[in-house]
Amino acid sequence: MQGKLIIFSAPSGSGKSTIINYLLQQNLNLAFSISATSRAPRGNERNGVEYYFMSPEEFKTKISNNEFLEYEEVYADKFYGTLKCEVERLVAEGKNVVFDVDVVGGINIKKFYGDRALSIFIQPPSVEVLRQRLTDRGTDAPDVIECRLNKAEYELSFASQFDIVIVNDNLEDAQKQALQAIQNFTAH
Ligand SMILES: Nc1nc2c(ncn2[C@@H]2O[C@H](COP(=O)(O)OP(=O)(O)O)[C@@H](O)[C@H]2O)c(=O)[nH]1
Ligand SMILES: Nc1ncnc2c1ncn2[C@@H]1O[C@H](COP(=O)(O)OP(=O)(O)O)[C@@H](O)[C@H]1O
Repeated sequence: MQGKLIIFSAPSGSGKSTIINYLLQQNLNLAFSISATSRAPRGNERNGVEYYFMSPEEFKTKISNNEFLEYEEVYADKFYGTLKCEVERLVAEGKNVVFDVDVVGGINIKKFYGDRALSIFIQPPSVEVLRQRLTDRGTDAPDVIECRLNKAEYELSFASQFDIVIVNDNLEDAQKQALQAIQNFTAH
């Protein structure tokens, strides 16, 4: 069936993007909901691929115009949000839509769509492993990594509010679990 919503949330560095990229390559009729953000692009990120990048002012204008399904100030002055038109576009294409959102956004989208949505929490084996992965990823300055780790404990406390928790210790196992869960959910 199409028009289902699959939500992934987790502390930064838990492996959401890696798992989502794997799932997008499987034959699941999935499409990624590209969020809007006021953070700067990093590395090879391109506008309209990983995110719609915009200034904080532009973001706030869209908030006033009620263009967001949900949005959060995930880090100080760094806004992230799901545009209603983005979800509508993908559903109209007959896709199942995948979200990579923070824990509060994930819980809100699940509430909004109810049984049409599956919420998945990706849990790191430990905060120390998270620190190592963020350091090895090499995309963020040390102070940015500290800021993300400071938030991780708080985010981990939301895990039980998700439909499924997948511990991302061995990547292949985590990918298989996510694949299986989505196959089951979209089969009926
Ligand atoms: N609420 C909400 N959170 C989002 C959205 N898009 C991304 N995020 C979250 O913002 C956080 C930071 O994302 P990002 O800067 O790409 O860093 P990453 O977590 O290291 O990949 C992550 O928890 C994302 O899941 C969105 O549209 N809404
Ligand atoms: N199971 C795993 N074991 C080791 N490294 C992993 C695992 N899953 C992801 N990684 C690595 O950890 C880093 C963070 O993963 P990423 O998918 O960018 O996380 P997120 O999108 O949740 O911030 C990346 O460099 C990724 O290659």
